[in-house]
Amino acid sequence: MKVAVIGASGYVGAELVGLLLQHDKVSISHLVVSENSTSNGSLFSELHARWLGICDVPLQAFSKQWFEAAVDELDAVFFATPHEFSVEWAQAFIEHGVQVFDLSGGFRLKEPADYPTFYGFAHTSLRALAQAQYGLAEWLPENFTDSELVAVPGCYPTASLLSLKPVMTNQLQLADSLIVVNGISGVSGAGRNGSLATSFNEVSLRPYNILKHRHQPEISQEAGAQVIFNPHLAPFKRGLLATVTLTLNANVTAEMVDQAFVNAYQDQPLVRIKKQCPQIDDVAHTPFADIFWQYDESKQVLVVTTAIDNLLKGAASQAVQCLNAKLGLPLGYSLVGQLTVAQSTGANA
Ligand SMILES: NC(=O)C1=CN([C@@H]2O[C@H](COP(=O)(O)OP(=O)(O)OC[C@H]3O[C@@H](n4cnc5c(N)ncnc54)[C@H](OP(=O)(O)O)[C@@H]3O)[C@@H](O)[C@H]2O)C=CC1
Ligand SMILES: CC(=O)N[C@@H](CCC(=O)OP(=O)(O)O)C(=O)O
Repeated sequence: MKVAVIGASGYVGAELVGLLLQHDKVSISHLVVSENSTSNGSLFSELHARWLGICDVPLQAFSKQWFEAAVDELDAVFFATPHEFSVEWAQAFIEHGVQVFDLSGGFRLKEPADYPTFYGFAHTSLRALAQAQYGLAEWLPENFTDSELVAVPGCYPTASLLSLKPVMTNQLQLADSLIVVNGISGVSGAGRNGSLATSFNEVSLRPYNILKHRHQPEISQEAGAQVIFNPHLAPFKRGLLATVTLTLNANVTAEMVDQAFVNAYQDQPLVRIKKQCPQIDDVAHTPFADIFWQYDESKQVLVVTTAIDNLLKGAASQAVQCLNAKLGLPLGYSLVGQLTVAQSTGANA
């Protein structure tokens, strides 16, 4: 499969390139950056030094001319770009028979009217939006392989939904009761192009975008119930943890809760059921999600915590899982047993 990665100078794009280099069914044809990128012409390994001697390939600038010259040789394209770029270009690739994996939020919400509210722009690619399929890897829809456009889930939604799905699909939640999701992300969640708010000396653990974060409608949509989502930014580079609190139906026992989670994940190699609360250091630089739940049967309160690496399970390695599903390969193909090594790029601890 010949693929291009657009956004290869960014944090997610770099992780994705690293994973695709390890994937023996994939050949990377183009590493692409924005039209006016300061990285245009630089070697991938000059920007992301851990790939020195492994991927010394020049980055190319995206343009209409680049698109016309490259599109017919591609089987798939990965967008690790701003949402607006994905919205503008996905349909054009689809029309040339190129499978699109979009790691931005451009195609995750099914309701176009939510885009102005949560993303700040009106969606202009409604045909593509209508056919996009949500790629939460362990919960793919039966017809997943039909779509030419995969909306790879957001980082907070990935951790939140892995916690919520076993509960919601087994209808264990008390109808209309409050669901609260507290998420904490490291600073690489904000991307490579720094701002004062995400500079090292400025970041202290604090909530942000309360009641208006774009992942609130995404989590609610895929959980099938409205959630309150409280994101927090924390002073570490990588990793994300979501703790979900719900009230369950009066008849739900601890055994029923255990069964729901075990049934969902016992055969999923990239979701690890823990015997104690997960922690970010155990999943950073890995494609795993670590999950743990505690249920107080007397109060019917369930608390579920999931930890992931925001750039991997929250983005790049989940995109590879989606690619594997499309190719009919096991979800963990090329991922399990070949973990990325913490080294020298800016996002690495
Ligand atoms: N960081 C995270 O934890 C996660 C991020 N995501 C999503 O993945 C995407 C990338 O995020 P991240 O890697 O953090 O962001 P970065 O800012 O680190 O990287 C963005 C990349 O997109 C490129 N780019 C910017 N504008 C354009 C354009 N107009 N045309 C083509 N390429 C463009 C940039 O190129 P250059 O700067 O060289 O011009 C860069 O390579 C975003 O949509 C983000 O929401 C998803 C899940 C988790
Ligand atoms: C810490 C931080 O800023 N995180 C980002 C979320 C990560 C991201 O890029 O969002 P997607 O998963 O939707 O692509 C934010 O809150 O906007």
